Amino acid sequence: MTTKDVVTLERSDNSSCKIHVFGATLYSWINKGEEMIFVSSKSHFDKKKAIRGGIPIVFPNFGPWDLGPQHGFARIMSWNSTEVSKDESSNPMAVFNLSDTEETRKMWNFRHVSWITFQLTYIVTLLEDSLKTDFIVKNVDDKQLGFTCLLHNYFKVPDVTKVTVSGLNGLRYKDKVRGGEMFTENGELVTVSENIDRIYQDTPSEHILKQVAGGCSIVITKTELPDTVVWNPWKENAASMSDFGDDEYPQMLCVEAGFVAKQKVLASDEKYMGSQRLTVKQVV
Ligand SMILES: O=P(O)(O)OC[C@H]1O[C@H](O)[C@H](O)[C@@H](O)[C@@H]1O
Repeated sequence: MTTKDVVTLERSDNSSCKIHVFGATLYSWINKGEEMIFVSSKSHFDKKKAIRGGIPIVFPNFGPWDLGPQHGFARIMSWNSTEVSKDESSNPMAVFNLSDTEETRKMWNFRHVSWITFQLTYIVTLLEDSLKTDFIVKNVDDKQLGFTCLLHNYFKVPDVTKVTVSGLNGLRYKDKVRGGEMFTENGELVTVSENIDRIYQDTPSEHILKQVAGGCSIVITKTELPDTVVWNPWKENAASMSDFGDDEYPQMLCVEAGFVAKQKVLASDEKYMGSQRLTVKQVV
């Protein structure tokens, strides 16, 4: 990894985040000295395979895809980055851009007659106790564009069995561990003690995760990202992944914010922005 590949945002309160231009993948967020984000010690940083951890960006397809690799191409393309700047409240921010290239055109064409022209912008802002990520898609084509997208958050946790996730009770979810069947959540808080891979639909704008890094809580606040995926591979699946340590699964939980249960469709010239904010609450 060279310094040119990494954009770093810093605050004076011992907080920082690092974003790799490969996939515009944020792979570290230290909040007041505490790393909040999980990255596997086995992750490749070779600009070939997606980074295993952090916040990979899933676009233009969540899951297996006929036209290209699982979870699309945004996480395996090198994005352009601009100089680190400040938002209106002087918080450090970084902007990344990705447009269609020869490579994306090979994978993503429109009814196999012409490629799709798009512009992606990703804005990362480091605030006090908080990290904001805005994902923007602009359809610069003359035909409509349909896609799914997701911010694939990997949270670092001391013990995944102690973590609770709020805001899912009563919601419908697709359970990928049980053949993709639909179920209704009946727990006030979701906890994890085995392989979990669920797509919760029409979730509220806020989830609270308790017992994450440093014993803190994280509040996920999201807009235009109506679905929430909860994933932990557990022992057997972890062992089958070459870029994930066999014993690392208790130290992570993915709670992902996305537009995945159905496609987002943009008319020509239309813009979409899906945003999330992660806020750390110290437990006193
Ligand atoms: O191994 P990856 O392609 O990075 O996917 C990792 C995981 O992403 C999501 O959470 C999906 O719901 C899972 O089914 C998938 O296993």
